[in-house]
Amino acid sequence: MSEMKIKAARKAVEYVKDGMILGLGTGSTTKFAVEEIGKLVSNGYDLVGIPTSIETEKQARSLNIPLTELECVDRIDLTIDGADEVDPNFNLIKGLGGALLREKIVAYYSVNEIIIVDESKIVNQLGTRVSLPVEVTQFSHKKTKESIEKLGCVAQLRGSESPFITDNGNMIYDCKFEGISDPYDLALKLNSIPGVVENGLFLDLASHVVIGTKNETKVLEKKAY
Ligand SMILES: O=C(CO)[C@H](O)[C@H](O)COP(=O)(O)O
Repeated sequence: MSEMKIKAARKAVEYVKDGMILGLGTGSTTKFAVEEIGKLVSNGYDLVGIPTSIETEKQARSLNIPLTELECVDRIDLTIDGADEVDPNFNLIKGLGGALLREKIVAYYSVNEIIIVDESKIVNQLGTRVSLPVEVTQFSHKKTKESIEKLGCVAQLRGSESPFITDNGNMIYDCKFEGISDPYDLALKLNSIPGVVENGLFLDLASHVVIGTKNETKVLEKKAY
């Protein structure tokens, strides 16, 4: 499995050019990409990163990758990030690693968003392999859960002994739908519930998907319409 992740990460980093501002995603696959970006920096590339989590920030600092904040730049040239599900329209579920809010903000401001996955993440319909992570405020989260469940899922608070708290001080509900037939409609409905901060549906944000398989690394590029 690691081999497939490494292959996908290395292929994505081939898109990094000297002088770029890079969004640095979060997760076990992206970790390999950040490692490769660190090597480019050691080799003299002038790169600046914007991390999507405290975990990635720590890794980037340990590799001496120069960092900045989103407010300090006009655009992000390229973001490399992982995903939990990828559908045939390049729509995604993200957030099993808990960084969905910052990841979505960074993706929104990125000219290109390359998603790196192993083949197990490819699905025909979102919501069939994993639950959908939804970040909610701590305040009145049980009420928020009730409203989320009215949309047709079972919502489970993340964290076994104590709740998982995100880098933004919020909680996450993992919402099990039996497949998501209209992700656009669901994303709108979720984000209109007070207390929902963001949902893990990443719609029309990925420009490329790099899939590591046992035998090859496939690069899919979304065509502009
Ligand atoms: O969305 C994410 C974190 O919020 C991750 O990108 C996603 O969970 C994939 O992680 P991994 O590469 O470890 O499978």
